[in-house]
Amino acid sequence: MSLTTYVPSVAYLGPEASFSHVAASRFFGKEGLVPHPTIPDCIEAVAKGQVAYAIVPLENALEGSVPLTIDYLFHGSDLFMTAEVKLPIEQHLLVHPQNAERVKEIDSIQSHPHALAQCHKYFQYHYRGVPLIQKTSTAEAARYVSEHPEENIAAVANLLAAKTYDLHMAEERIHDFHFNHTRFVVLSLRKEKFEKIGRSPEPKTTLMIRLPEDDESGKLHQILSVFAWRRLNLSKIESRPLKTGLGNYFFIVDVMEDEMNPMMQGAFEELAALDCTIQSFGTYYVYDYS
Ligand SMILES: O=C(O)C(=O)C[C@]1(C(=O)O)C=C[C@@H](O)C=C1
Repeated sequence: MSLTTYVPSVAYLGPEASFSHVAASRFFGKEGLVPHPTIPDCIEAVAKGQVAYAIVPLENALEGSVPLTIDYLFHGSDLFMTAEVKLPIEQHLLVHPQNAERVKEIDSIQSHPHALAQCHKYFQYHYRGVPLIQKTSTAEAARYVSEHPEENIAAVANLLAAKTYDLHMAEERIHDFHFNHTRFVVLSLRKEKFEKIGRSPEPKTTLMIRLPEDDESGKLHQILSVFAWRRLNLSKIESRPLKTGLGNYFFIVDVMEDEMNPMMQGAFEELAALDCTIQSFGTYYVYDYS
């Protein structure tokens, strides 16, 4: 599928100027983007066919997986991943221009929980004890600050949010570690993948693997060897709670190969023979906007 032929409707975590919005416009262009208040709303919109795609954050380099995305995507959705968008993330401390001189006395700092967590050390050293308030997105925090000049509060958000909501840049680049990236995935009801453009690397396939109930010792080792002896390169393996009881997990596995490759098909058969349940979220390419 090519992006040059038509303009699809795409749900993203809004409002305007969130990181999800930046990721969506880098990948799809500025047309057809539809803001939604939460990540579950984005996933629901594509699942119900209200939009053609949703773009949602999946994993951050500093903070790990985005729990809301994992919960709604891996627990009962019938969606597929059609592309991955990798975006560098820079967080800034923003205040209303009327409060620019009172930055040292701010009463609270607001943002998306992942964004707040990315700046934890900065807060510890510069704003110890100042309450951290969670918002649904960084842009929602920026919008709130712009609409409440009477409150001496700050938002953590990106440069586009500073411009969009006319906020004062109190401090630039407050994220604790320099290498800060987030992986976003483009979700669709159909199994498809966006054409390889630019210097995009190999295909990637995301799998959800569940072990059999009578969990014998060495099972995880057996699973890994299914991929290892076929020389199928895993770029990620993560265990997540199945939410059926303490100690029950499933694995999210990213394999750097197309699922139609005969080696992958063989791996699926062998995993099934080991009584594992496998669900594929599809094969897609990674688009790196670093
Ligand atoms: O709040 C936003 O701007 C988002 O798009 C969400 C989100 C996230 O869920 O991790 C995306 C990228 C950054 O890591 C911080 C926040």
